Amino acid sequence: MTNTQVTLFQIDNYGPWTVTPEPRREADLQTLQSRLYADLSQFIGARDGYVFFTRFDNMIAVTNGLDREDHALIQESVGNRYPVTLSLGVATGTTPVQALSDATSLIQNAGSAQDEHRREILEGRTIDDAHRTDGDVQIAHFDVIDATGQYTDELNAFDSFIEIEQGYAALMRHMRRAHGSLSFFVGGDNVIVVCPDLERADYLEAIEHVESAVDVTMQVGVGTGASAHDAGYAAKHALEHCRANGTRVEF
Ligand SMILES: Nc1nc2c(ncn2[C@@H]2O[C@H](COP(=O)(O)OP(=O)(O)OP(=O)(O)O)[C@@H](O)[C@H]2O)c(=O)[nH]1
Repeated sequence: MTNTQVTLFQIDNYGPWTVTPEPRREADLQTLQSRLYADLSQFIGARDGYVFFTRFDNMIAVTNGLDREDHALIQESVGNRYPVTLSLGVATGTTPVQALSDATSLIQNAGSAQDEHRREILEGRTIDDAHRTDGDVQIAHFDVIDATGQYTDELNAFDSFIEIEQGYAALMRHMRRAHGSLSFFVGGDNVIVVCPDLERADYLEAIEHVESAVDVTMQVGVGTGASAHDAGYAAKHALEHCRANGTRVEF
């Protein structure tokens, strides 16, 4: 059974900061957000985790393999280098949604996202090394079949983007409702989904659902491992098998 460790990163009191003492230049906010995401991705990725930008003011990570000290170090380093601070909640669960819900509650219980007195919360538990297994994380890497021929080389860049986003929206809702999974758009035509133990039939059904809902055709490679990197890397290889074999789902 999977045992996904999920960390929620929430920028403390960010809304008020963006307009104090006056609204800040949008390009500066975009630069701050993308640099913060890049920093988290480098730190977490070097420890075999994945972080997703999500809404930027709230970023979600799969952190199997990172302990409490790792979390404290990211938090301290961001606090030293950015004009904003981060609160962190970390929890584990057999479904990613359950783990994220628990991680979120830890932060919510400590105060509002816009409470100036709630700063640098670090709450929750991580999985001991002794309890980690190769089945802890399941990752499904979806992509749109022939996005280049169907969209990129045919439509203007914005209309292509709308098609891809429609596929993402249909997939994320289905995977959330039917399977307690968390889906993240990661660029191009790619969506990475953090899943519990799912089977081939579940993935086929998801692909069929997206196709009938929004007429976007996807394929998926699935991997499991002790960390997000291990699972995600296996998923990428499986996706290459889909491309080579013309199949929709490969493990
Ligand atoms: N984040 C991420 N993006 C990728 C990855 N592979 C491809 N992409 C993005 O997806 C875009 C489309 O590439 P492909 O998916 O290979 O192209 P395609 O035309 O859909 O071809 P097939 O997937 O073989 O059907 C690229 O321009 C990249 O932006 C990946 O592993 N991770």
